[in-house]
Amino acid sequence: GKYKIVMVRHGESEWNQKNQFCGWYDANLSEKGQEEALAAGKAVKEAGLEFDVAHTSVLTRAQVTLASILKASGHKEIPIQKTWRLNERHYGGLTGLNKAETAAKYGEAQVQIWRRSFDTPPPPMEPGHPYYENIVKDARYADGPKPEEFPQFESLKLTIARTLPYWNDVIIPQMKEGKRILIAAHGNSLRGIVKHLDNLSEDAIMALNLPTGIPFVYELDENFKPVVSMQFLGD
Ligand SMILES: CC(=O)Oc1ccccc1S(=O)(=O)Nc1cc2c(c(O)c1O)C(=O)c1ccccc1C2=O
Repeated sequence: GKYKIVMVRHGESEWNQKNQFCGWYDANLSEKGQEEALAAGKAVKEAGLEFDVAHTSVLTRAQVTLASILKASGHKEIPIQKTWRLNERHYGGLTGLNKAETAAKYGEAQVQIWRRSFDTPPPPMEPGHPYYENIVKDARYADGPKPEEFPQFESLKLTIARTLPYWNDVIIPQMKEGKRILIAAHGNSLRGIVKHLDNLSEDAIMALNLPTGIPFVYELDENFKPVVSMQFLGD
């Protein structure tokens, strides 16, 4: 196709490992996540992929995954654009809870409702939540979102709604300029891009769990419609 873009979900984080909702908490990659990032870099190198610019979230786990890929694939200094719009979904008051704590606090029935729904949000993260100050006061959000728009929770629908403007207003124009782009982001922000590109239903995108640390390629025609969808490297 006319355009080619590469995307990758960051490697496993220390909180993924403990089945804790991570969201906007800035967890690091686990050992396994670091190995996944290295493997992703090797796959990019073997595929001979080169990039002019990279995009990632303001969260360390995605930024470290990106840096590891760029290093392992022999990229010198290319511009890296960081944006909250590529952040993981904000899990609100569930942030930091694991499976047992979530079920204990809200009951299995509520968990099943949340798992299956596209626009039912989790409870908000309120002042007093263990991670409220840590997240809301973080200087990395100086460039947005504005304080009055800072999310306290997100449904998948809300996550997609704040990711797509970045795709349309920043990524598309750079592809039109001929830039070769790599995006290192999160399961739910990448779901927003994939849902948009492949015109997937709400149920289809909720059923899609992108693997961690395996880059995938889209080739798009002149109207940015996929001619190759989600081609994983190494397949
Ligand atoms: C694999 C795993 O242990 O997932 C966890 C992790 C933490 C809590 C609950 C679980 S679970 O086993 O109930 N599964 C599980 C649970 C959930 C979700 C999900 O995708 C999922 O797989 C959500 O997307 C989700 C989204 C918004 C609010 C709650 C949930 C939720 O409660």
